[in-house]
This record gives sequence, structure tokens and C-alpha cells, in this order.
Amino acid sequence: GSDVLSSLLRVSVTDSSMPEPGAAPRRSPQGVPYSDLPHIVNADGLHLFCRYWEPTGQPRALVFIAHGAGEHCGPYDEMAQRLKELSLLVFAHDHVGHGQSEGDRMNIKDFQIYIRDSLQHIDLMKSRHPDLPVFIVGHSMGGAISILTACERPGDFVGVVLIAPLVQMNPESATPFKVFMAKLLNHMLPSLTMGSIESKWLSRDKRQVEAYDADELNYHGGMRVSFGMQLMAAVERMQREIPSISWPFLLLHGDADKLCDIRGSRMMYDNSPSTDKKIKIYEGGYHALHHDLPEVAESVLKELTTWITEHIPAATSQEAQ
Ligand SMILES: O=C1N[C@]2(CO1)C[C@H](C(=O)N1CCC(COc3ccc(F)cc3Cl)CC1)C2
Repeated sequence: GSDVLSSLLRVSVTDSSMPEPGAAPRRSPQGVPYSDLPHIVNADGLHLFCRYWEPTGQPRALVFIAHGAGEHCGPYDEMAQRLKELSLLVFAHDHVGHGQSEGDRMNIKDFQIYIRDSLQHIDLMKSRHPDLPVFIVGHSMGGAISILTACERPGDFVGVVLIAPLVQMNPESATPFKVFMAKLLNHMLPSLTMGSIESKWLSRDKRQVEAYDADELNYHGGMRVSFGMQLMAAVERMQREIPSISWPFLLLHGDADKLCDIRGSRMMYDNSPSTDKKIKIYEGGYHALHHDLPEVAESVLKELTTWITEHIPAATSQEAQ
């Protein structure tokens, strides 16, 4: 009746991206106002928490770190400190739906959002330091984000370091039947959750596993079918892109990795036309190599910092003067 119509007409149209003056400040999932946190606002108006590790002197290069599914960029502090000590300017953010950023926990409408936001942050930092070479370091799903980001801007990165990147599905979890069921369920119950990431497979160092389980900024819930579908779509996109990868990359992968199959890294190494590529296999290494047994974690940091340093272009003559 007319009363329904009149009540509908009373609905006020508010545009969320333009909060009214005096509106409550946007807060992180942990309740901290973003005005008190380093952040960027992505193309969908979501606030992404950022971290920066700035060397004291003139930085020699920019390094963007892309974290993996369900984690955040805090656990990369030690790696970032080591890079900062080499006068590199390191920056990272928590992807949408992760850590201290906004967005539905460990869910994404389209994997491309992670790549779009990474390029936004990278472009922001390049505008502040236009003459610096840019590297990306990515782990696991962050490796997939790194690969697809570098594929979108093939000339923009002097090097990409991939630590146990998600390139191929784990064959046990991606049997044709399971993939078929996931696709079927995605239409019927997309928010249905599958198993969660088993933290025992992250590292042979149980202190690291305990730290992961205790970190409240990590997502410990089950993986939504719809999120798994986005990961599968990203894997399929990488299979198509790999034959055209020509930028320099370093691959580090453990051969006891049960979360991201090492065959993906071997396939990328064997099938990419890059003339500047290196793969280092860690015998017995688990998934999060940078947090595996101390000697492995240390080797990873040395390998990564050495490779990046060697790939910083020598200053051209006029720059050197
Ligand atoms: O230190 C770290 N590493 C972390 C956590 O903390 C591991 C995590 C991370 O990114 N992945 C591990 C899990 C894997 C699951 O993959 C799938 C699952 C269902 C599906 F349908 C299709 C796929 Cl591909 C994705 C990649 C980051």
C-alpha cells in the first residue's frame, strides 16, 4: 500500500565512500582507527593496512612483499629488516580480507583484486622514488599474486623472488573428483567452508607452528569453496602465462612441501623463456621455508638478499657522477 511506498521513499541514499562529516572513523577489524595506522584505500574504498621498512640513507631499490592466504605482512618483519640493512626500501600491505585490512576474512570476489591493489601500492611507491628499480617477493598465494602482477607489467620489475609459490594445485587436494565437487558446490553453497590450512605442514620448527597458531592476525577458519575457486582460477591463469614469462626470477621451494606442490615451481622453471632464472630446492623443506628450521630460514634469507643485491642494476655512468 501507499504506506509501504512512503516508507521506501524515506530511505536516504548514502554513498559509503563519502562519509558524512563527523561520521565515525573507519576502524580496522581489530578496532583501531585507520587514521592511526599506515594505510592505503583501494579502488573499492577498502582500507589496507601497510608496513614500511625505510633505510636511513638513500635507498637503492624498492621491494614489495606479497604475503599468502590467511596470514598478513607482519611475519615478514625479519626478512624486511635484513633487506633494509642493505639500503633497500621494503613495503607491504595486508591483502583485502587479511590481518588489519578491511574485507571479508580470507574471501575475495575476484583474485584480480589482490593484483590491482598490489599495483596501486607499487605505483604509489614508484611515484615517490621514480628512479629506483623494483623487486617483488612473494610467498605461497603471495607468489601467485607476484607472478600475475609481474605478468601484467613485464618491464616494471628487475626481479621476482618466489618462496614456495602457489603455481599448481596439490594433486591430492585437486583430484578431478574434488575439483568437480568444488565447482558444483560453488554454485550451490559458495560460502561452505572446506578444511583449514593445516599449520603442522607450514614448518618443521614447532615454535614457528605455535607462533602461527597463536597469531590472532592470521585467519584460522575453514577455507570457503568460493575462495578455493578463486585460487584454482589463479592457478589456471598462471599455466597460460608461464610460457611468456621473461622477467628474472628466483624460485625457492622445499621438496617436502604439502601445501603448494613443488612440481609447480619446477614447471615454471622449465617452461618460462626467462634467461635469468634460478631455482633452489631445499631437501626436506616444508612450506614456509623462511620460517622452517633455523638453518633453512637463514639460508633462505641469505639466498634472497644475495640474489636481490646482485640484480640491482649498476648505476649508469651519468648517474654515478
Ligand atoms: O606461512 C604461511 N604460509 C601460508 C600461511 O602461513 C600458507 C598460505 C597459502 O598462501 N597457501 C597454502 C594453502 C593453499 C591452498 O590451496 C588451495 C586450497 C583449495 C583449493 F580449492 C585450491 C587451492 Cl590452490 C593456498 C596457498 C600462506
